[in-house]
Amino acid sequence: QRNFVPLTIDGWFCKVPPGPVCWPLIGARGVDPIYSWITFTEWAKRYGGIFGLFLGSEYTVVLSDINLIRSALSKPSFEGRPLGTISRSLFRGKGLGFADGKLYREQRKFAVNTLHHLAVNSCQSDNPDDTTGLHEIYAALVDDFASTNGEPLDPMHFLQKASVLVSCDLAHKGVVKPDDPIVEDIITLYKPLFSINVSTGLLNIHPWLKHFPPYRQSYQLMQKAVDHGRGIAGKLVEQGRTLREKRAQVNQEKTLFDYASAFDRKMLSVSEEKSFTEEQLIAAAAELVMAGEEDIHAMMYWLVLFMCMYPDIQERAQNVLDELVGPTRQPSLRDNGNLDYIEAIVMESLRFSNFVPFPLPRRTTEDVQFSGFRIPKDTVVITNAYAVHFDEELWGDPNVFRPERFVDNMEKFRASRNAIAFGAGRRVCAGETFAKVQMTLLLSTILHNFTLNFAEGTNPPNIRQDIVAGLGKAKAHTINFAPLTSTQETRTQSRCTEYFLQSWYPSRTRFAQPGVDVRQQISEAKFKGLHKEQLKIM
Ligand code: HEM
Repeated sequence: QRNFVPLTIDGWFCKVPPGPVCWPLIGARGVDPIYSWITFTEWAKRYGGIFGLFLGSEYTVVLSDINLIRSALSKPSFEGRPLGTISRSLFRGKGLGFADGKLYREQRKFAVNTLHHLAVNSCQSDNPDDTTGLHEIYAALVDDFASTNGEPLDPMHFLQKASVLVSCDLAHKGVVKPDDPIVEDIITLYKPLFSINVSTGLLNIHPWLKHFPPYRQSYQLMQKAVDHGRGIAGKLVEQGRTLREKRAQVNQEKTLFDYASAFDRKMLSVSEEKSFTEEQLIAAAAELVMAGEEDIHAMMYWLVLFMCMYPDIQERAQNVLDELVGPTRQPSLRDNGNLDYIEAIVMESLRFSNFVPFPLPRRTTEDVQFSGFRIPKDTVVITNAYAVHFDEELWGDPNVFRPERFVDNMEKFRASRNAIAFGAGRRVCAGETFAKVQMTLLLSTILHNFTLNFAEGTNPPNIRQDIVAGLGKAKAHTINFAPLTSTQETRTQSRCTEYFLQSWYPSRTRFAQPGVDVRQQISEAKFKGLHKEQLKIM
């Protein structure tokens, strides 16, 4: 609190950004404990696109203007992460998202290059024998939904499973299979962590609360989750190494390439960079799986809800898939880059759901002169993405769900500099490309096989109120996943059936007898303990 008096006085003379009256230790009063982004948006109207306040004893600057946000976040002096927060103490400065200084800079460069390469590279191969295993994961998702036989369900668990699998595929390729019990472990693991709001949550504003009940228990649970997650990552790293060795022994040509193996190679190379250690590998791998699992499934849930809320948009997306993919195959990595309308739905959903009201907070690493104000070293910097994503001047009709705003006249995807769900500038989300590719393909897979609608008696979400703390998560809903059938004009055959044939039985003509319930055949085969290979020769 040593800065409280001088900064308050500087505030009166407009040397630091203006802002609300603050009190020692407590900071600003009147911040909504759940919907703090709404309070900050109101205050931005009063004090401007940049204002300052104390949150607890932490001096904080809030940016709500897109030009100021883009300009600040691209400066090296804004690239730190806050020092005293819970997240920082939980992750102990290792990994990526909450690391700082030299370790962060070395790791960031490696992470961005590797993750981009992995996301783009995996898009170039679409061979069913390919070790990426992604086609198997999409197949398992359709399998899961189809197994409900059209009964309404809360899709959360299936989406979580798919998200864990795609994230493990990125970090530890080929190691975790859809029926691996570790999938369930990971799903339950990170729940406690994502119940906190890392920008304005009480525990982050007053980290000392972690020593007192009931916060002590939540803190301990979170610490346990991080440690357990790293324990799992350690095992998966080892299993990945064993798998690669085995493949090398049988001369399998394709090397498995994933984050962990790229990191291993980096550790072996002679390098000045000292942060490439086993401990950092495990921390980073655990974080990638955590980020992937949580972010992707939570966003997929919103995507499913929006498809139920806007059936016209759902139908347009299905028509696009009919045209691009057609009824005889499933969407796959080779379609990436052509699914412009689906990508637009993903981007509009990220905006409209207020999924990330505040991208992760930053910290100034030195005294900065910015937009006419002095911002002292170690100031916490929060960007109010909600204010930007619902700014009428930027979007015209921000309260309307309209994916078309992300496509141009030629129906091609059009990025917007006002969309900042992945953050911006120097620490923009390292998994952005991967996340977009995966969400686009997972949504395409679902829409290519099912029509979604709310189950009877289920109300659509109230976007502004139904958001649960932490990431902008949606509340649970019950949804019908109706398999697309031959009764629909453009579809000659049930896509579910197509899917099963394709994934379980590549030379599918042998099974494709009209009127035969292939799903039943396959479940019977599974019941009898037959494997895919045996099915092939049946
Ligand atoms: C819906 C999906 C996702 C959203 C909306 C999202 C959003 C974000 C945001 C807002 C940040 C902070 C950026 C900043 O400080 O400016 C971030 C950081 C990060 N994200 Fe994501 N993310 C998503 C998925 C993923 C996935 C799938 C991965 C990993 C595979 C990932 C890995 C990371 C990492 C490593 C950072 C830390 C970057 C750094 O501090 O340098 N994210 N993400």
